[in-house]
Amino acid sequence: MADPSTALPPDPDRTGADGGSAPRVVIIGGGPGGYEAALTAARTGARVTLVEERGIGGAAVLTDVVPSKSLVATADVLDLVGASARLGIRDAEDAGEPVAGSLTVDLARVNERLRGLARAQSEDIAASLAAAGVVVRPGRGRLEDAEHVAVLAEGGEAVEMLPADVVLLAVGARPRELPEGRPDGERILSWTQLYDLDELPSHLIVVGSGVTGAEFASAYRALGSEVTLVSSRDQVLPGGDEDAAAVLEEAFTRRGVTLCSRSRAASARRERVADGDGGDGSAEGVVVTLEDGREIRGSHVLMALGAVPATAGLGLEEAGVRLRPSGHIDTDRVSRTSVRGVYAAGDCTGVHPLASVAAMQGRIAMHHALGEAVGPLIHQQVSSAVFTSPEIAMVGLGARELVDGADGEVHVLPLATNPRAKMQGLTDGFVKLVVRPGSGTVMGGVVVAPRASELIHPITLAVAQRMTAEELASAFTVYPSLTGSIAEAARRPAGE
Ligand SMILES: Cc1cc2nc3c(=O)[nH]c(=O)nc-3n(C[C@H](O)[C@H](O)[C@H](O)COP(=O)(O)OP(=O)(O)OC[C@H]3O[C@@H](n4cnc5c(N)ncnc54)[C@H](O)[C@@H]3O)c2cc1C
Ligand SMILES: NC(=O)c1ccc[n+]([C@@H]2O[C@H](COP(=O)([O-])OP(=O)(O)OC[C@H]3O[C@@H](n4cnc5c(N)ncnc54)[C@H](O)[C@@H]3O)[C@@H](O)[C@H]2O)c1
Repeated sequence: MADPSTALPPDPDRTGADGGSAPRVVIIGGGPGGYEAALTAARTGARVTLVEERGIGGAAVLTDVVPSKSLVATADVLDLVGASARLGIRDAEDAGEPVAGSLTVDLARVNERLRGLARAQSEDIAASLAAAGVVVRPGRGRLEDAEHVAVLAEGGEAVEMLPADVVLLAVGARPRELPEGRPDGERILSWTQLYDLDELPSHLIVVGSGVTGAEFASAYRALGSEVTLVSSRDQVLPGGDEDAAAVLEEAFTRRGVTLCSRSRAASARRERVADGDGGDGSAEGVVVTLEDGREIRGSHVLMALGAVPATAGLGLEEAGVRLRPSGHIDTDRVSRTSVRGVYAAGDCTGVHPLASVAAMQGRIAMHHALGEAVGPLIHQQVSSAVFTSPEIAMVGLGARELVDGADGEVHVLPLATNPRAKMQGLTDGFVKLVVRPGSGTVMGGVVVAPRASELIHPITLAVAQRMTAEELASAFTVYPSLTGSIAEAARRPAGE
């Protein structure tokens, strides 16, 4: 039976032909939430228009996921070199131990590559949208009411009014700023401005130790910058798995990252400092002042203070779309807002700010709106990774939720016991599984290891398919392999 709450009833005759009964879908925002929804709706036969003001692919492709993970790929190579001495590798010139510091990066070249990859990905997505018949309107979208979206030109004047049967808001978020330390794109930087640097910062201060701060601190240290990480909490990656954060902190300290915990930045400013290099006697630097008055000096500062939803000035309140106090759009698990026919997906909803989740929310929204069969977003099945060295990946219920009162058993296996890890000279990391007592169902897991982002998938499948630990342990793993530790952890009695 049709779900009476969908924006449109299912239409078996929907053909996707231009005229007739094909519903009109208008999407504001061309990031993963918006473009995945556009492709889904077009394939379902709707007439789709996507309004995007900056570039197809959104922040995910242009400034966030694609460039940052491409930067991490360069950093990974330097990390491998730094750890290769224990595998018997020596410098060809002097037979000394190879150190990452003996190599250097051409940051201008690295950044050129990252920007090129982002551009190419954006063009690929634009081509897919065009092939699917999605019409892209460059400009700023504003919701006029539940059935109309205005396209605004740069000056703010409406240049077009798009009628809609269904609207999807997928406008994303932008970097949070410190009022007394606004990014200037040169020394005080948001993460979107890092890719214009031509020279490696000699000393990068990273303010904020969430996922963004931890990833850039890890990457820039590997590239050769001195790095100071300013964390407002006791541990890095607050809110995540504490054991994983402890491994990362240890790795940071060993690699020479200076950690300032329980330190909140109040302001950041530029200053001229003596450089003693025989030039004019001074060079540019930055000073970060903490709330307790301490000052930290470096060459550059990266502000990684989180993000704010880009929902202001979109006409949402006027159209009756309910916002939460944080400014995020209030949605349910099938991406509906408080206004019938208006859906929202991605970072603007504040539901797991991940590209994968944005895309899933967008697809769910379109299936629901167009009367297709759809299941809601299942939070416990979301997997994610922190691309530091080592990587941290997680899915479902973690140990923190257990501490907070959920019922479960924890199985942990240090990576150091794994034969492949020994062969590769790996010592940091572990596999952790959380299993429901009695039934033995896998409820979640954490992997801390190189390429943990790839290793988490068997645990994600186990969670999604409600497999027991015994079932997870019974499948063959390659010998020797790091995934062997996942099966081994599933085999182990809890707490051992
Ligand atoms: C440094 C960093 C690294 C990350 N790495 C990962 C990762 O490895 N994996 C992962 O899953 N997630 C990662 N994320 C999170 C990921 O980037 C976001 O979750 C994702 O971008 C959300 O997609 P979205 O579609 O909601 O928004 P966005 O990608 O932000 O796209 C929104 C689009 O809407 C447009 N827009 C906004 N307002 C309007 C308007 N009024 N009219 C027209 N257009 C408008 C914007 O120009 C933008 O293009 C990372 C985030 C950061 C900051
Ligand atoms: N690999 C990935 O998938 C990836 C990478 C980056 C970001 N993300 C997504 O983006 C989301 C946001 O991550 P984020 O790290 O950008 O933001 P966040 O909100 O998780 O972390 C920001 C941190 O900055 C701290 N902070 C705020 N003001 C401060 C101040 N004045 N001084 C010192 N610290 C201060 C906060 O306490 C917080 O710990 C993540 O939850 C994640 O979903 C994902």
